Amino acid sequence: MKEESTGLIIGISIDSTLAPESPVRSGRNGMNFWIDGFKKSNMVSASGILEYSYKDLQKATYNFTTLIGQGAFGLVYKAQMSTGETVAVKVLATNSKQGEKEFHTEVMLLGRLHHRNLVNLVGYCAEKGQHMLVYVYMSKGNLASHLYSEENGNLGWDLRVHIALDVARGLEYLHDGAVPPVIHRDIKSNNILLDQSMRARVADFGLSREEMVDKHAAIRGTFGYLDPEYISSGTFTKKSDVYSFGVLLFELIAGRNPQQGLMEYVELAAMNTEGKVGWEEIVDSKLEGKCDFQELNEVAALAYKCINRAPRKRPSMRDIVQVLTRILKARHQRNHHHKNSLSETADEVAMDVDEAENKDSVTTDHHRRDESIDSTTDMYDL
Ligand SMILES: Nc1ncnc2c1ncn2[C@@H]1O[C@H](COP(=O)(O)OP(=O)(O)OP(=O)(O)O)[C@@H](O)[C@H]1O
Repeated sequence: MKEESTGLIIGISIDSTLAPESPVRSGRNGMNFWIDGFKKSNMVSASGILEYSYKDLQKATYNFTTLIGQGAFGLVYKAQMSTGETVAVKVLATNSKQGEKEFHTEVMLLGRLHHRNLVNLVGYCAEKGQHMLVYVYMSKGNLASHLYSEENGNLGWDLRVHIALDVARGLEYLHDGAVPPVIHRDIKSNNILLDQSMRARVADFGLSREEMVDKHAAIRGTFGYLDPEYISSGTFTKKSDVYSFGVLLFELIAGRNPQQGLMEYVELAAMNTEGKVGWEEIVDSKLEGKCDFQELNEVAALAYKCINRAPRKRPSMRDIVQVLTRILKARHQRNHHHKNSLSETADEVAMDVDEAENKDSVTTDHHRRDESIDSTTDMYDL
């Protein structure tokens, strides 16, 4: 990693919710331990992070030929381990000035963070002058590729709200669950990865640091997502992550890249909406006619609060999780209610038919009854 060692003593993660893809399982006392046939040459550290050998990773990546991505910190490869498990290996750029000790400290810091909505670190390798980080593999890639590439198909509105809640939960854990708290510092659609069932996790803690350690670092982050307050004051806080999350919400709504004028577009729309209703005009054209406007306005109103110029007026990640949960619960209830009312309608139709049958001759009316039943069955499928 590029950053300097923080020299902190490692704590044990307080949330050990682990992914099915992860090779570690949570132990009874909150410590993690390894299961199932990992190689004896691989060492387990106190926080449950596995030390992989260079040879194993070289083999698992077919001599580093399985490239899946590239970021500011280096190249990312897909690796098929001999245990049958698939992981992602990030090979850190060799121009990093970080020494062995600092790298180990960094790994321990990252390794204690475990949550179902984080791309958890599962291992590392420090051999042959190389530093590598091994992560849970996210088979559906990053969110940006789904929002902007035609070949990945369309991300529906319902899924976009679920993704927003997943990300919010990951961030809430970093801000309020991790001890000491962690600020991500680079929330963007490239850093949101999706698993096989399209559940989202927050990735890339390369820029994350404990709040107390790194309050006044040089400006970093990604243009388009950066909190203007951070740019002017140089101080990055949890509320700066909230700002970036607000931008991400607008990106989900509008399907526009924040690095290509998304926020100007949002500010223009906000003049008409006063931040509350009427956000339909910015909706992603791929969602037109397929999106619940009430939900859209609620999510956009939340996003608008997140990007408030005054950090203290922005909600906390905990508040955000609550709002998004409420929106999804209301959706669930509406769907449930809709289904129930459809089945009531179906019952009423059936009763009407019964009554009609009683009046009419049974033999002549069979055909009509079948039609009625078929049409009510269709209603269930709506
Ligand atoms: N755990 C993973 N599973 C699957 N793909 C991954 C994983 N980690 C990274 N990738 C892929 O590699 C790409 C590059 O990741 P990386 O985190 O190095 O950089 P980035 O987040 O895109 O950019 P930056 O480092 O500038 O923030 C990701 O966008 C993603 O497509």
